[in-house]
Amino acid sequence: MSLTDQIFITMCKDILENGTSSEGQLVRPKWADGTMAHTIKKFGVVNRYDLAKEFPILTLRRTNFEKAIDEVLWIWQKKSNNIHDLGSRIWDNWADEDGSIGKAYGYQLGIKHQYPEGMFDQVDRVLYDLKHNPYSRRIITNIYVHGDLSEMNLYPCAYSMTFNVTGNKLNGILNQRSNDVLAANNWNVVQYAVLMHMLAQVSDLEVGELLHVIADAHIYDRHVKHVEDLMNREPFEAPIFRMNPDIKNFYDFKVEDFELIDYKRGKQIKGIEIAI
Ligand SMILES: Nc1nc(=O)c2c([nH]1)NC[C@@H]1CN(c3ccc(C(=O)N[C@@H](CCC(=O)O)C(=O)O)cc3)CN21
Ligand SMILES: O=c1ccn([C@H]2C[C@H](O)[C@@H](COP(=O)(O)O)O2)c(=O)[nH]1
Repeated sequence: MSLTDQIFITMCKDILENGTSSEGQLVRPKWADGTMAHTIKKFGVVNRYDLAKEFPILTLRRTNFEKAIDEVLWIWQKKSNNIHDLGSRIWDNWADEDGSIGKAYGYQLGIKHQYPEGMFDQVDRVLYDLKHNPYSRRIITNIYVHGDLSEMNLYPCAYSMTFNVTGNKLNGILNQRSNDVLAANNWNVVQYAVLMHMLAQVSDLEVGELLHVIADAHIYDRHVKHVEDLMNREPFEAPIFRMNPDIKNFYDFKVEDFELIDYKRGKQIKGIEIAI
């Protein structure tokens, strides 16, 4: 079985057996029918993926690799906050009539800031540092900007990356304040694993580890039965990840430049509801 499936099953078991339920508390998210969307959660989940060993995609069910990559490119490469630039409908519920999700995600990564070397946005600053000061301990992005929260339709969940080069390996820490384990845990891991592969390739580095630090890792009440189904499945070996080796400019990557060879996985679960 893949290490990623093991990590996922261990995390879900821990949440279901040792987690805390929000029943009886006032919670923000709702189901589409207006019912409060309660969760069972664990505080402080840390998962470690060695990207040099395995591409961390779940085999228990399919993670939509193409749509996940499309979203991470929307945020990190297009630096867009408009759903019209996104190839899926996953953000429709949080967009306004013009398609904007407010000053979140891509908007924040695209804002230019003054540094001693000149003006950079957060992504270009990372690219610059990985080339010019790879051993810096200051290579961090952060999109949880308090001054702009009032203009975000949903506060950023995966809000910060810390990059750290050790030898010739690029490691990263993804900080996430809140994670919907069924819908987006592996989705977010796949996205940031791909981002690490992209950044390593254009910076002449090898991929190392991705640490996923989650403050509130939760399973929604209407997802428990699906998670139990997944935990009882037989996982497969991880697929092989391939990326177009000719691309040396971060902004040239397209969804088609990434592929999975031999992605075996369990059957998809139909009709997963998303709390709004
Ligand atoms: N409650 C909640 N959970 C989330 O994961 C989430 C939000 N809200 N709000 C904003 C974004 C939108 N994200 C989403 C939304 C939907 C899917 C989703 O429908 N996933 C399907 C697969 C999609 C497909 O194959 O097309 C799934 O089966 O998990 C994934 C991420 C992540 N975020
Ligand atoms: O990339 C993402 C975006 C969103 N989520 C989930 C985590 C929560 O279930 C909701 C957001 O609700 P809050 O009340 O603002 O925490 O969206 C995710 O897992 N990954």
